[in-house]
Order: sequence, then structure tokens, then C-alpha cells
Amino acid sequence: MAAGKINGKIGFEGKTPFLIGVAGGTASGKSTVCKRIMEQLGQVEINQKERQVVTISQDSFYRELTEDEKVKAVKGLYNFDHPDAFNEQLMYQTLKDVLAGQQCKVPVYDYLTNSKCNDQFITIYPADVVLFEGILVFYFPEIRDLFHMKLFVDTDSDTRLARRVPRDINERGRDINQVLQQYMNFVKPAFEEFCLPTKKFADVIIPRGADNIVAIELIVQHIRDFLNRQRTEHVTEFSTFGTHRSPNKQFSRPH
Ligand SMILES: Nc1ncnc2c1ncn2[C@@H]1O[C@H](COP(=O)(O)OP(=O)(O)O)[C@@H](O)[C@H]1O
Ligand SMILES: Nc1ccn([C@@H]2O[C@H](COP(=O)(O)O)[C@@H](O)[C@H]2O)c(=O)n1
Repeated sequence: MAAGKINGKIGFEGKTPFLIGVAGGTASGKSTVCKRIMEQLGQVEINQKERQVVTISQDSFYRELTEDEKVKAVKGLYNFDHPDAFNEQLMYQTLKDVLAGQQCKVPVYDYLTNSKCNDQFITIYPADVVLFEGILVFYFPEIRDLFHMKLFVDTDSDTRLARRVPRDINERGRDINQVLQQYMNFVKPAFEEFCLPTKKFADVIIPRGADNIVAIELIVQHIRDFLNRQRTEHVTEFSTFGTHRSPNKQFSRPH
């Protein structure tokens, strides 16, 4: 079978998943936007293996800290917002595997220990659409070039800080001083230096994140069109030549 091409990008044998990058500052609503997209495509209630759309978080690719770095991290003195905090190679290889339609595993990340959970992985089953979300998903040129569509969630920094403080205290085991110290020393300057400049690479900027129902509906419609086109092409290929992958999983509209 000929290699697939989406937005001028060369794919692989069989169907190339549509890879969407979702960037934006901390607590801008990246995960929530991905969740809304999945909900609107009727994917949330479907079991993981059958899903047509999956989300991967960049947080799974934080690199392991040295003992010294662990001590700093506990005090809010480690920079988790610098590109060097991520394992770029593993991220790139994982996305290449995803694009090749391969099943893969990504580490489960634990914010309480600032490290991966030992022997715990999330299985990423082959899907037609893959969302990859994180603060620096557009930072690394080789990774950025893999995306077929790039979204930037643009929420003002006061709102983001107001969301981050309770989230980090309630869900990530931090205290208020630690959160504010980390924010002023690392999160804010790194956002300005590494994340915000990547907004220019976005195809679609989503002001106000998940509150922007119109933007999310437009993106969902674009994904639906892609999935429908893929299914139509697949039926034609399947009846003519046979194919490498099983027929696309069905997706449903929200009720
Ligand atoms: N539109 C919104 N309105 C209110 N709270 C929101 C909204 N979007 C996200 N949140 C909350 O803000 C926090 C961060 O959102 P999240 O989607 O996890 O951001 P990110 O993935 O960019 O870090 C979460 O507690 C989430 O529930
Ligand atoms: N051990 C860690 C790892 C990351 N962070 C912070 O998480 C932010 C990225 O996640 P979002 O969901 O907010 O996009 C990033 O700003 C890091 O500072 C952390 O605090 N501890």
C-alpha cells in the first residue's frame, strides 16, 4: 500500500494517525480541552482498546531526577519547565511509533514523588487521532514537525496561576509557599522563554481554553471530517486491495 500523506506530511504503511499537538502554559486547560474533544467525539465511554481518539501527556516524558535534583524538587527549587527536564528522545520515538500505528507504552508520572511510577505504564493502542498535550510540545523542532495540526491553549496568566495554586495543593501534594516559589522562580520565566514563543507555530489558538465552545466545536468538526474521509478511503481500499489495519473503529456524535 502507498504511504499516506496528511497536510503534505508523509505517513507510513496503512493509515497514518492524525497527530494533534496541544500546547499552552501551565493550567491553561490543555487536558480539559483534550477531554472536551474526546467527549464530543463520544470517546470517553468507550474502552481504551477500542478508542478512535487517544490523548498522551507530555508529563509522561519527564526524565528521572538525580538524587541532588530530587532534593531540590521537594523544595520547589528544580526547574520542571525547562526543556532539559524532558526526555526528548523518548518523546520523539514514542510519537514515531504512534504514527507508525504501533501499540506503545508510556510511563505513568507521579507528581507526589516527582518521578515515574515504577513498572507502571499506560498502553497507547493504535488510534486514528492522537492528541499530544503539554507545555513544551512545540518546543523541539523534530517533534513539532511531526504534528498534522497544532493547537495553542491561550488562557491569561492570572487565571492560570489561580488554577494552578489549588490544583498543586490538592492534587500534587504541594504547599502554598512551594507553589508560589516555584512559580516565580521557574514556571513564569520559563513560560515566557520557552512556551509562549511557540504560540507562533500554532494553526489554531484557543483563547479561554475549554470555555471556548465554538473553537472546540470547530476542531471537533475538523476531526470528524478527517475520520469520515479516512473511513471512506478505507472502504474503497479495502474492497479493492485489502489493507494492513483493521477497519476504523466507529465514533459517535454526542447525544
Ligand atoms: N474552563 C475552565 N474553567 C474552570 N476551571 C478550569 C477550566 N479549564 C481547566 N480548569 C481547571 O484548571 C485546572 C488546570 O486545568 P488543566 O486542563 O489540567 O490544565 P493543563 O492541562 O493546561 O495544565 C484543573 O483543575 C481544571 O479543572
Ligand atoms: N514533578 C513535577 C513535574 C511538573 N511540574 C509542573 O507541571 C507543569 C506542567 O503540567 P501542566 O499540567 O500544568 O501543564 C509545569 O509547569 C511544571 O512546573 C511540577 O510542578 N512537578
